[in-house]
Amino acid sequence: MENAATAATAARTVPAVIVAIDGPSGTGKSSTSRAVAEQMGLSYLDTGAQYRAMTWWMVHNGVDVSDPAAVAAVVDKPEIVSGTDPSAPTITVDGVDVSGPIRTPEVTAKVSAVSAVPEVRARITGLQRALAAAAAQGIVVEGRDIGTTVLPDADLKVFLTASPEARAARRSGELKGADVHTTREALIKRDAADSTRKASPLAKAGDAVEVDTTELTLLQVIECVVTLVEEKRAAK
Ligand SMILES: Nc1ncnc2c1ncn2[C@@H]1O[C@H](COP(=O)(O)OP(=O)(O)O)[C@@H](O)[C@H]1O
Ligand SMILES: Nc1ccn([C@@H]2O[C@H](COP(=O)(O)OP(=O)(O)O)[C@@H](O)[C@H]2O)c(=O)n1
Repeated sequence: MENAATAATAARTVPAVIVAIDGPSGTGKSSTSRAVAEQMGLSYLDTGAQYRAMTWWMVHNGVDVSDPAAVAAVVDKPEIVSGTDPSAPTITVDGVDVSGPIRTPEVTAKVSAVSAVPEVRARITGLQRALAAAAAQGIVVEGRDIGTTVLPDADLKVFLTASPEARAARRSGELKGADVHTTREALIKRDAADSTRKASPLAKAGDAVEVDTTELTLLQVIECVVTLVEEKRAAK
């Protein structure tokens, strides 16, 4: 009992810290954010998974994702729930585990169109802010517009970059030998769509720390972000 009470007191004395990590695909956002959250006892939210879950639901229900009005009309229907434990993140739609289906090439090819619809962004941004507000110890939230729009008052903002070649090599490694050239072209196309949309595009916040991960190992990137979070915590 005494240990539990001491731990609870210690936990209460560490100020909650909100960390926003943005950047294009394959820069290391998910791996870095998860590891930093685990090491520092923070919650973790993969916002790309939420946009993918919305897209999966649209595809599953035969919604024409190239028609923004059709997408906007049904945006409130799916119940999207994210589990924020970094050691076992979860994502469900209407109670169904969609962690596998949201990673199919079909969903990946359609997610930029769905995430460009302002009504989709408004709904998902609301979910994200509620999860961040509920995280007692703080949270690492990763995506495309976290530092600019979702959590503009975050304690720390990091913008990860890497060359298209490095990003494509990492992604095709994951997709069990998918052709690097095709993966590179698909990444560049998605970056362009995400960066040029009107509603909350992929962008570096003015006060974000930019980290080019091209020549860094994942461990080096994690270490760098942990140090930045520790500095912010110490200054609180
Ligand atoms: N600095 C790095 N060096 C080498 N591989 C990396 C690095 N960062 C991430 N990876 C690997 O690249 C892949 C994509 O990383 P991920 O974290 O999913 O990126 P993102 O969330 O930005 O799309 C993963 O397989 C991951 O292990
Ligand atoms: N905050 C966010 C996060 C993702 N997204 C959208 O969701 C898509 C998938 O994000 P993701 O993080 O899963 O992508 P990957 O890095 O896994 O390739 C992106 O290409 C964006 O279209 C967004 O619009 N805003």
